[in-house]
Amino acid sequence: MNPDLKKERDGASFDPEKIVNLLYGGPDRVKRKRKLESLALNDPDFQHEDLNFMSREQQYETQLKKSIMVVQKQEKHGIMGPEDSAHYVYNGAFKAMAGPFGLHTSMFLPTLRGQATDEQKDKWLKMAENYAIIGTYAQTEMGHGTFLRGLETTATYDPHTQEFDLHTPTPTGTKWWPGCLGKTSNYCVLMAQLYIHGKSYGPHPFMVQIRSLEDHKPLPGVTVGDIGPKFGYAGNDNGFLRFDHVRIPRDNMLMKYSRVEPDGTYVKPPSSKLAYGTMVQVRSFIVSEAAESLAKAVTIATRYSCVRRQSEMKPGHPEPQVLDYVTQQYKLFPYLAAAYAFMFAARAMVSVYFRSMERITRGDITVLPELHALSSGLKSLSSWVMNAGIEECRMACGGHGYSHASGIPSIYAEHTPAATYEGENTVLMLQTARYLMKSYSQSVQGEKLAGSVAYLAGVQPVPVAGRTRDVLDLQVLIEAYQHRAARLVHEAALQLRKEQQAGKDQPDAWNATSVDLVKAATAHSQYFVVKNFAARLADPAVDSSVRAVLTSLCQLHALHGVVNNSGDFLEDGYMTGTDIRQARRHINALMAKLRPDAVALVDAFDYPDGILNSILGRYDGNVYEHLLEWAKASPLNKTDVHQSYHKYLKPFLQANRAKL
Ligand SMILES: CCC/C=C/C(=O)SCCNC(=O)CCNC(=O)[C@H](O)C(C)(C)COP(=O)([O-])OP(=O)([O-])OC[C@H]1O[C@@H](n2cnc3c(N)ncnc32)[C@H](O)[C@@H]1OP(=O)([O-])[O-]
Ligand SMILES: Cc1cc2nc3c(=O)[nH]c(=O)nc-3n(C[C@H](O)[C@H](O)[C@H](O)COP(=O)(O)OP(=O)(O)OC[C@H]3O[C@@H](n4cnc5c(N)ncnc54)[C@H](O)[C@@H]3O)c2cc1C
Repeated sequence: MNPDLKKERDGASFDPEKIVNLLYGGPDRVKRKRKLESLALNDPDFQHEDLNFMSREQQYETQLKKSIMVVQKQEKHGIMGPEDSAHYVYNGAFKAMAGPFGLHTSMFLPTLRGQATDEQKDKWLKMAENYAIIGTYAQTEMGHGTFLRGLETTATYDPHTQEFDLHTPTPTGTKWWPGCLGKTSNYCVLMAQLYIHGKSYGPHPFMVQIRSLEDHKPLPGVTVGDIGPKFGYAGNDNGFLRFDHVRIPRDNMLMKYSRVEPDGTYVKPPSSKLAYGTMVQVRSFIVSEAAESLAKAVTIATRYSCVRRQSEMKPGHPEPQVLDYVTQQYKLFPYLAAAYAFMFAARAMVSVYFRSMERITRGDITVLPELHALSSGLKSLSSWVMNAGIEECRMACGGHGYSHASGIPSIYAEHTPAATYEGENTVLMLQTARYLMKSYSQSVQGEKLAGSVAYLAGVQPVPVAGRTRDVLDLQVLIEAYQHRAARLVHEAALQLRKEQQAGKDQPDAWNATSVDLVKAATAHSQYFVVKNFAARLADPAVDSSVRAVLTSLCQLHALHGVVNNSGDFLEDGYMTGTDIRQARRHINALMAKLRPDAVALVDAFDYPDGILNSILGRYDGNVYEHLLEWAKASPLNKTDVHQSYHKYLKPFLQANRAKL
């Protein structure tokens, strides 16, 4: 063990195991998590060359082979529920890298479970759950991802044959991006515009076979392939798909909510947005993905910052650990705090999701707008912060952060699209804003608001000038975030009205106000995260040493947000310049307080080395010797003299020498 890391661990004010238990739901679940992770990490079948050293084809093949073994081994070991699978498959076997069955489990199966009738489930679900067929979720097209209602692929009902005719009428209507589509899937859930007797009924889900179950060749009328190399996701065959008048039976429309009768009569769903249900589910879960990815990057950068020594702080003294530079703490600690904040927010989001789904399943769809607004806002906020945070962690590791040996580039490349997939972040924040505007106007009309928007009932009065407040007090901070969110919602609503009064129609007024609307929705989501973090600490079951250190983190998270967005808190005089100055001083004091606990706080995320996959973030801190070992394994180092020397460099050098 590197002595610096040992010293850090010995000096911590709390036992990280207590936080591990808090984060993962108690000792029994932690034991299970570790057992499943190590089962996957120590399985010789899952050992292979570093993916960074492989071509894209090799990565796809490796991940496909692993996906198949994972399915077989899950069955063998009796690993079933989503939590167990997350530990064994997602973190353990795949180290959170995308594999070619990813969309089958994350979207294809959930769509069958959520959108199919019982008869349809009997027909396909068992086959899909047993991997007799592999599917994906084919919605996005080359021309439209965001604007679902603009999808061009058509499903035209023919009452004579009781079939749908699937067709891609234009180049831009080509399905583009669906994961696992290019080479792996033989089925997909297709989102297509439903047409009956010439009338459009909007996007609906259809179950479509695209490849032969005999030889995997595309079925007649189907053109399908891989979209080519991407920023990351090398092991995933994101694909394209076109239909040339392909016919499927009427029963292949997923008809749990809307139906087409044999004669072409359309039966409306209770809400047309129920067809978007899988996206809401995945968005709710992305908050957790964002928190975990950020936590991994912060773990790597924090451990490395304790091992790394650089410069001379005091003349003649040993080089300090770079984490002793306060600027380094200012890069990392706010993201350490954010990772915790989003871990707790993710737990809250998942429980809101399951509670809401319970009611939706019982036929109560009144919870849908709140669920959609909350999941859209939290998905966007968490993935934005994750993106900024991972990049900050990379830079905080200096040059070595840029190497794949750090593990950070892969984390970034693999998770940065969370800001885009499942709904582009700005677009989703505007959906949250839409709900906020609606709720605000209901409140103005005297209706009582409930749930996450209850606070919009009125903007709190600005405190009298000169009032001093303790900005370290979490209740004071929660009230400040609440005030800011309510005010920004209120002002966006006024601005929207003003634009309309100035002669703009609603869509133009909305577009003109959209920067303010995104700001309001972001503030609303940040308020939720801060309030939820503080509420988690109020739980009397939390150990006092844990509460102490997490309270400092919660204060840091909230204060950092105040200082970073100081204009929002100052603009209407709610906070004063003195408050902000104090907030800055408190941040420095909190960082000094957290410094001795930094390593223990990242250890408490409980990522074993096999999952972090990082030389810089190794638990034992033995970075330098392993860096060299890792580099030696690079394919370019297989020979001392690369064959290209003989082909190109040698004649070039010889010719140049001959000229002299
Ligand atoms: C592992 C990674 C794999 C990745 C996979 C993918 O990316 S898969 C591909 C992922 N692709 C994407 O994520 C695509 C992103 N795009 C979309 O989801 C939609 O096109 C949209 C939401 C942007 C607009 O939809 P629109 O034009 O149909 O709607 P509108 O704006 O006209 O609003 C009308 C009303 O509907 C409401 N409402 C809307 N959605 C929902 C919902 N889910 N639930 C409940 N309600 C919802 C809305 O609030 C509004 O209510 P109001 O105010 O009237 O009471
Ligand atoms: C890695 C990855 C995996 C994916 N997997 C799948 C999959 O499995 N299945 C699938 O169907 N799709 C998948 N997608 C597609 C993904 O869902 C879409 O790319 C995403 O929904 C964004 O849509 P878009 O590409 O059309 O972006 P665009 O909407 O074209 O976004 C471009 C810009 O326009 C802005 N913009 C667009 N509309 C508005 C508006 N109304 N108001 C303000 N600004 C706006 C956006 O904010 C953005 O800045 C995947 C994408 C990626 C990157």
